[in-house]
Amino acid sequence: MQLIDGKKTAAEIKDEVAAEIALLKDKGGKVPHLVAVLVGSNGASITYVNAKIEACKKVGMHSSIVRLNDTVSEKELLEEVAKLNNDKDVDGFIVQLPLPKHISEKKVTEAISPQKDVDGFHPSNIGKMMLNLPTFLPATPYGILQLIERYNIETNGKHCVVVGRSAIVGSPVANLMSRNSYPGNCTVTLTHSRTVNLPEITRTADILIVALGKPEFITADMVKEGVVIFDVGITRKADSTKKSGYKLFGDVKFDEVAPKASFITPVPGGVGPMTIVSLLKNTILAAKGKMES
Ligand SMILES: Nc1nc(=O)c2c([nH]1)NC[C@@H]1CN(c3ccc(C(=O)N[C@@H](CCC(=O)O)C(=O)O)cc3)C=[N+]21
Repeated sequence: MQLIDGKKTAAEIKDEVAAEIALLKDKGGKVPHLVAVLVGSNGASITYVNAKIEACKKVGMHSSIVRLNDTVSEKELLEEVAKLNNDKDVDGFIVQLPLPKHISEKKVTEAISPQKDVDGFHPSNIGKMMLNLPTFLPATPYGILQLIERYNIETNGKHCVVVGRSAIVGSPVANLMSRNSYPGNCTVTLTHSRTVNLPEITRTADILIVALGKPEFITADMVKEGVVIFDVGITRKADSTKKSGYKLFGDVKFDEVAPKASFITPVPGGVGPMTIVSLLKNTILAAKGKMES
């Protein structure tokens, strides 16, 4: 079993991104600027947004946070989005999800200019992704692809089983793994809550990507020997023995499943840190104006 060290790979990619930004500066170019919009005070959201800003600082990228109270109206948030769309100094921005219930995530996502949508969540960017046209890939799927490449994991002709059909992970990663390129060329099965006999299907997976948000859902009897596993789930549970006050759980029951896997991502330190570097990479693309058409 080999551990896929997302934290280490993310650190390596951050060094590369830092070098690219230094080069941009040398050439007298503009330093990319990423803005994160954070609504309310969800603990996990604050952690993730802070991690994104920290990563920007580390690589020499400009960043800022727009913090809004969770009582903000949908109209006010849409006005903030319009402001960022029109701000020439801002290359890319994200609106951290989830949003409070009174705000439509769909409306907000659709209001973001596709050229600044470094999350890759806008319908036109998802459409481009489906057609294999240049666009911002959604950060988590992009992070998984980068891990596959850097660990030289064979994907051609493999059976990739995706568990979970969310718009930001399961659905796009299933599409990307079926692409006619590397990483890709997989036979993909996209499973979800209505799937009958899930363990029968997951047992046939050469590559298993789990993005459900159900802690320790995948058990040893659900996988075959030699499987490659990407565990996207990340659930916090209160734990008073931890300094942070919580312990993180993936969707995979790591201790019993890992011995059967050829490669596996841990939680934390697996896919999560890669999501953040994908965002940095997308912001550089945005700053270079690569997605203008
Ligand atoms: N507009 C938007 N874009 C997102 O990309 C987005 C989002 N909303 N909402 C929530 C999810 C989740 N997400 C994570 C990012 C980093 C870690 C990460 O760095 N995790 C660390 C642990 C961090 C901790 O201590 O909690 C790790 O896995 O090692 C995890 C999850 C981005 N998301």
